Amino acid sequence: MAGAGSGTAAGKHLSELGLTARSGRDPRISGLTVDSRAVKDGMLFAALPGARWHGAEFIGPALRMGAAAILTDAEGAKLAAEALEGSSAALIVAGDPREALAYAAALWFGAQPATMVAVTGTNGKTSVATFTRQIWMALGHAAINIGTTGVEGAWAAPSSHTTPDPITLQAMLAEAAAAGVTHAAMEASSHGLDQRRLDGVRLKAAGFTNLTQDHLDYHHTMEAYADAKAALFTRLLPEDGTAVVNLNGAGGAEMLALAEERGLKTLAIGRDPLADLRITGQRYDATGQDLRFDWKGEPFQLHLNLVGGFQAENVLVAAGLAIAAGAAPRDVFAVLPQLTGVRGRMQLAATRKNGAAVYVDYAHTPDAIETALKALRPHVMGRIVIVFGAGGDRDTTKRPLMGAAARAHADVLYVTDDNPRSEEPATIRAAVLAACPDANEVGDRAEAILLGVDALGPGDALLIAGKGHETGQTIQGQVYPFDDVEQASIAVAALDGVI
Ligand SMILES: CC(=O)N[C@H]1[C@@H](OP(=O)(O)OP(=O)(O)OC[C@H]2O[C@@H](n3ccc(=O)[nH]c3=O)[C@H](O)[C@@H]2O)O[C@H](CO)[C@@H](O)[C@@H]1O[C@H](C)C(=O)N[C@@H](C)C(=O)N[C@H](CCC(=O)O)C(=O)O
Ligand SMILES: Nc1ncnc2c1ncn2[C@@H]1O[C@H](COP(=O)(O)OP(=O)(O)OP(=O)(O)O)[C@@H](O)[C@H]1O
Ligand SMILES: N[C@H](CCC[C@H](N)C(=O)O)C(=O)O
Ligand SMILES: [Mg+2]
Repeated sequence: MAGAGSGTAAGKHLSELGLTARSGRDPRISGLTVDSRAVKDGMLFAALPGARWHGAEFIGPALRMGAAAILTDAEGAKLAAEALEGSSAALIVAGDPREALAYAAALWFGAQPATMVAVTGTNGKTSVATFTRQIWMALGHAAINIGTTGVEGAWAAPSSHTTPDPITLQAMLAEAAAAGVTHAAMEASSHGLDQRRLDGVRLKAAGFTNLTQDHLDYHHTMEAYADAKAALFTRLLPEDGTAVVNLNGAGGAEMLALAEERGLKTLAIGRDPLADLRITGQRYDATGQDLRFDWKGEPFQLHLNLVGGFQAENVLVAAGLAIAAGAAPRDVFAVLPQLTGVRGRMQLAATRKNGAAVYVDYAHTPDAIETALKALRPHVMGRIVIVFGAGGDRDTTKRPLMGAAARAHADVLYVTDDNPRSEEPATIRAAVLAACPDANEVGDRAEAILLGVDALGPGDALLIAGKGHETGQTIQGQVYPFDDVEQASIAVAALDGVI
């Protein structure tokens, strides 16, 4: 959603949105938008500096469409000086217009679910947000999770981003609150944090899973990527909020130290003896695992219907968030055995007649590939086959690292395509293959899956990595229907003669 004008017919004055115009004028505006093409009479147009251009380039068209106020930065005001000359629109020049917009959007829409938490980290955000929502629902609350898989739970809506832009996000939160939702767990992507998309959200607690390489196309350095993630604890979480940190995850100790430095309450998860929720044992079976942990020294043991050792960390971060947001620890632990896996995360998609299992997983970073393959090992007697690829128009430096992770932890490799987007697919595959030259190269993903399934003997397992819940393959701006889970079933049916 690029614009917002509905629901508040009378509009709001700039001053009610925390905005002050240079002229001191305080018009009543009819809505907010970041897209000049969505401007309607009386709206505020936020002209933001973007990756491709500065939104101020579009101030002229926005004024012609009837914008009553322009929010931008000093550079934007300079860029649009000519267009603004003689205009009666109010001009707000903010040091950080994205921050100003996030707070204005929160004030525009008003309501948010009373209990909100956010989770960041390279891998595991969707899993933790979904588990947190499941815990809350099992405890009888009207709860949602917001992220890569859209808005799910007591109220549902699609979403094009993991962390939606502030106007879309605040509109969602207000609608969910109006529908009776009291609890929300959201994913804080590094792009979202950097662009201040969730700055207007009132958080009770924030979670951290891990920090490993991804998105260097956007952040350029791991330091800048880490800083973007740290902002959830150093900027967004209020003073009385709780930081829930997975000490087992890379970067966890540093994140906990930052939270402690700020004097926040903390809840640590991990094998470390100092952890509040301390994992003391895990035993794997075909469909899940037994988990033993201590809560502030008191032992608990339960069964999780989730494959993969790392899922126990995600579950405990979710439990920590629920506790930090007010739930009684014993009540939370009692419902953990009810948790169900997130679609496309270590999902058992099909089983061959010979017993070999086919899993679909969303691993699309070097660490996730390593984690997912290592997690499968204790469940597999024979060889592990992997079908994977790297996305186009994304961090190019992660490609050989993904190849190396697959080579180190799988026995048979098929390198295929995963959303080449605007790039030449063969170039992406070559970058992956540079680190696993013995892998089979099969560009067509359906064919790669068929070959991967065909390679399975008794006791083997196949991991189809990278697309998880996705339902499309994006090639040159076109989205072609594609579903790994469906393709796995088709391949098994074709090879084993069952429909
Ligand atoms: C790099 C990035 O995050 N870009 C997002 C950003 O675009 P931008 O501000 O850079 O836009 P731009 O194209 O340079 O345009 C600048 C400004 O001019 C405006 N404009 C542009 C054209 C026009 O005619 N009129 C006009 O007003 C635009 O609305 C924009 O405000 O703001 C846009 C509007 O909110 C987003 O749609 C866009 O997401 C792009 C499509 C994207 O792919 N983002 C991905 C990388 C992303 O955010 N991913 C993360 C998570 C990934 C993960 O963790 O795995 C996510 O949270 O989803
Ligand atoms: N705690 C974890 N540690 C390491 N890897 C993990 C962890 N949790 C999940 N993964 C891996 O990352 C993949 C993606 O998981 P999930 O969707 O929960 O992460 P995400 O952070 O939401 O990803 P995205 O940034 O794309 O939204 C999983 O399919 C799994 O392979
Ligand atoms: N949120 C991630 C998803 C990547 C999923 C993978 N299938 C790919 O296309 O690289 C991104 O936009 O980088
Ligand atoms: Mg996600």
